[in-house]
Amino acid sequence: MAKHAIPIISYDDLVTGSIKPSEVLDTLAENGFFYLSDIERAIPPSLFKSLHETSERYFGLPLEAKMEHYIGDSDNHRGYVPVTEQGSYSDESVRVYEAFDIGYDSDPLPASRSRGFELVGRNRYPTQVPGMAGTLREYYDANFGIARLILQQIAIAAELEAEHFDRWLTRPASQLRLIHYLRNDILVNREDTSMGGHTDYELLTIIHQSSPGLVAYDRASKSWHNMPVFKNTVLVLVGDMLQFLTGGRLQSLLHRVSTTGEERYSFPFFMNLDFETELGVLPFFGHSDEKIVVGHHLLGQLYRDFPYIKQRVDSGRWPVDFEIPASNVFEQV
Ligand SMILES: O=C(O)CCC(=O)C(=O)O
Ligand SMILES: [Fe+2]
Repeated sequence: MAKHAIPIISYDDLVTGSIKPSEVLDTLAENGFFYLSDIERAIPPSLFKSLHETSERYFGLPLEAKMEHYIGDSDNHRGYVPVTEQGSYSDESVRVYEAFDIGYDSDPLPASRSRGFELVGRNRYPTQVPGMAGTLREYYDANFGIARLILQQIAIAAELEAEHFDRWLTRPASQLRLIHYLRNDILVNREDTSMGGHTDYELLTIIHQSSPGLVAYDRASKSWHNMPVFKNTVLVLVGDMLQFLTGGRLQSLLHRVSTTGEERYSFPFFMNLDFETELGVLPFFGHSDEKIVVGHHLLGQLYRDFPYIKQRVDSGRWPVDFEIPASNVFEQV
């Protein structure tokens, strides 16, 4: 692939094996992301359409109706995230987005195995929007399938069995967010962005944006690049846990959302493993004794992003037995 061309991989080529797993790995190593095109077989246009319609109808509800499913009332981090649930990003002093979060739908952990903060359990769906549960389930499952296929490619490229990661996919901390950026003029002439610069905390992220806004940092040229939107195409971004697993061969993509003032929707799906999974660097990428627990990294970052989580941890309601870092070590420029 020519350097500086937009990296694009066809979903059909992934499914048929026409692209080698090592090419998928190399593309991610070189760019930190790729566009996955020809996605119709996994996400039909009708599903994108229902996702948009559902989101418009849901976010159009009165605030009180949305707050019936406030995420801060949930035991497992599912539900509505109001504009006021503002994290601590220095380049995001004014926040203009709201969100709705679902995760992997499963039975809660048995009390004997739960400390309370593992983010496992059932999704919660508002009933005010007909068909919302069905649409979000379908969209979640489609993204999960795509992400699993990409993980299989990475496993094969690392000389492991294709299903290597499946053992840690029993009730993974994989989240789908519907994000609604409100039309605004308050960010105009400010230094703030619509969403502050960050890396994603999981293995990889699959994003469908309704309109441009996502901006990614290119470490090679030390510059920011707008990420265009293409039809029937999603974006695949490297997250922190892939950087860790590959000993830094892949680097998690630093990105932010620029300020347009226009209304915008974005639907990131964050692929992760089971909360308590302890990872080491895969032998293919060299030797290291370092370990990381995927859920500890995730919760350590969500602590910074969600005041309700900070409150639960600080008050001891969530008795975390690991260190909450002051910043994300993967978020290096
Ligand atoms: O709005 C977007 O397109 C990106 C959102 C994002 O980066 C995130 O939620 O982690
Ligand atoms: Fe992100």
